[in-house]
Amino acid sequence: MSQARIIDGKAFAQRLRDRLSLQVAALGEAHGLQPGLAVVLVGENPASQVYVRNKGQATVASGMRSFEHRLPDTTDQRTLIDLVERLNRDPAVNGILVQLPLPPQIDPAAVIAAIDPDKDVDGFHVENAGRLALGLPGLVPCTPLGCMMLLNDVLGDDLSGRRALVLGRSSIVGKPMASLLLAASCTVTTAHSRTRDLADECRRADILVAAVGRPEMVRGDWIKPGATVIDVGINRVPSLDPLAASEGRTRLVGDVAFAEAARVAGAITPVPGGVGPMTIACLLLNTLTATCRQNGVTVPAP
Ligand SMILES: Nc1nc2c(c(=O)[nH]1)N[C@@H](CN(C=O)c1ccc(C(=O)N[C@@H](CCC(=O)O)C(=O)O)cc1)CN2
Ligand SMILES: [Mg+2]
Repeated sequence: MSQARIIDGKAFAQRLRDRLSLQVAALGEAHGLQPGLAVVLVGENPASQVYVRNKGQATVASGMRSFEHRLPDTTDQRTLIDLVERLNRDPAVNGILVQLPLPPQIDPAAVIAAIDPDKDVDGFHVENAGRLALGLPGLVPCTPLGCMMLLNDVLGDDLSGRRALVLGRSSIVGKPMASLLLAASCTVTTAHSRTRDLADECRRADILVAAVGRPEMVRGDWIKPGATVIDVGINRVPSLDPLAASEGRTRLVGDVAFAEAARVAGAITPVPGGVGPMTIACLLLNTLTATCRQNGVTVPAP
């Protein structure tokens, strides 16, 4: 039985970050500009703390300026929006990101709406979401952008006519992913918790993007032989070793049962080391893009 090509998102992301570092240096030399990214974290969610730290380190490593703002768990919405509005006005800040999830007293939609769309490097603002839906230039959410880059690397630039199934309809991944695949002339289906005959829908897909947040939900026999599988899920489940599990140790799995799927797929992203690292690399890409656009400088090709 053949084994799928494992898509090394970590290595791809590192190569992208290396290219971006060169482009950041060139932007400094040619135009005296240094991109700045502000990351705002509210509360002490352990996973969010890791992601925010990684984003700050990646930003500095690329030659950009990093501004970290950590606010207590009890922060109210007005205080957070005041900070966002200050960052909107700060000329040293080209990109603004508010780490999600936010504590329950804060409405994420209200906070995202307060971000200047030109600095919205997460691509979550309605203006950027609308631009993507209409096929207009804007800032594209980092995870779907990273998934598209991996797909183009595996399958080439022409995805036209391929059947793509996106499992999940979140505003952060599922919906923008479907828009990007449609813009690439795929035949796109969006499936979700209410979809009937989900396994059959998946079996028709040449490209399967799983973003439901349900550990190992997609089984090997749901996959069309030779399909390209992109697993966006990051789920912590108990360790396989019962003793370790009893001590609370966990392991990371995707939304796809990897070993089963890898026996059927043509190519597949692992978890960890697949889509996750692309999210941070694409955040840097968006920050460079935003800086160039804000200053009337041609955006370099990634
Ligand atoms: N404002 C935002 N909030 C959140 C986003 C986002 O894009 N913008 N996405 C996720 C979290 N996230 C970035 O913020 C993120 C998640 C995972 C990874 C990653 O590299 N994962 C690794 C494994 C990491 C681990 O061991 O836990 C991998 O998949 O290899 C990067 C970024 C929700 N919030
Ligand atoms: Mg504007």
